[in-house]
Amino acid sequence: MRPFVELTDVSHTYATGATLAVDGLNLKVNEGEFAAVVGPSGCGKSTLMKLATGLQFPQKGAVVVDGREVTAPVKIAGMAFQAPTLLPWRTTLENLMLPLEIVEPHRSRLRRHKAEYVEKAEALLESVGLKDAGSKFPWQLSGGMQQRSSLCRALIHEPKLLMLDEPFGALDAFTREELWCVIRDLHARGNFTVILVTHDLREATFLADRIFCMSSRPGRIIAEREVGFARPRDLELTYTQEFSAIVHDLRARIAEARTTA
Ligand SMILES: Nc1ncnc2c1ncn2[C@@H]1O[C@H](COP(=O)(O)OP(=O)(O)OP(=O)(O)O)[C@@H](O)[C@H]1O
Repeated sequence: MRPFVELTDVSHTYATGATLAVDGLNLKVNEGEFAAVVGPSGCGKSTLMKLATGLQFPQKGAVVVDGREVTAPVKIAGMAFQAPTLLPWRTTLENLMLPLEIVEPHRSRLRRHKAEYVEKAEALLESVGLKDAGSKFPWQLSGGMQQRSSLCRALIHEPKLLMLDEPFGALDAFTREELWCVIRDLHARGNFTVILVTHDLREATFLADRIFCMSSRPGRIIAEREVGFARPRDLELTYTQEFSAIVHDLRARIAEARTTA
């Protein structure tokens, strides 16, 4: 498997406050893999996401995505965040269409092939259990439904890389587990690499093939662990001893990272 996202000895300082956010950061995620990044609060997880998508550039080291050094915002990436950030004046379907209005080649094709794209958006909504939500406005949907829509919007332009920054953090535990299964199924059906930033160690263990633990700020990877559970994974897995053992191990590593700040 070839590396799809590779950060080599990366350091990044924000100009505001001269904050050294990450230092000596090395990370390699293979094509098609589901990777998770966990670590203490403020350790630079979101900074890692910004560096991997070309929203920030490191002062030192290299960031390579899909074989190319990142020197501009990465167009092959889709993103979803803790807040669903849907535009309230657009219907769900219109929100999904937004990336298509921006990202080429869809942008040039959209007007002439609108029906084809609408069909694709509706199929995507149906695949996440939102068959009739297309005509509704975001404020007519529950938090979980909004986050499902946000995932669909991140995937509508068929990105090769999906970046998820705490996408389920604001949801109740039950809805969150439902959404784990939604993203698990989207990843199984799709053809993309995922990097998920999360505070939830169970979430990381359930979803990921590989988990990276970061140190306290300035963040760097202090542990990397493969999660070998067979796929498709069922939520029952989360009640097994093997699963708990991984969660405990991750918790211990993060506790250690917090105390050795
Ligand atoms: N735009 C910015 N300008 C200045 N400093 C920033 C900026 N963004 C982040 N930082 C600082 O960089 C450090 C790392 O922040 P980052 O958001 O990457 O951490 P995080 O691990 O995602 O945090 P959390 O777990 O709390 O979400 C923090 O000290 C933060 O205050």
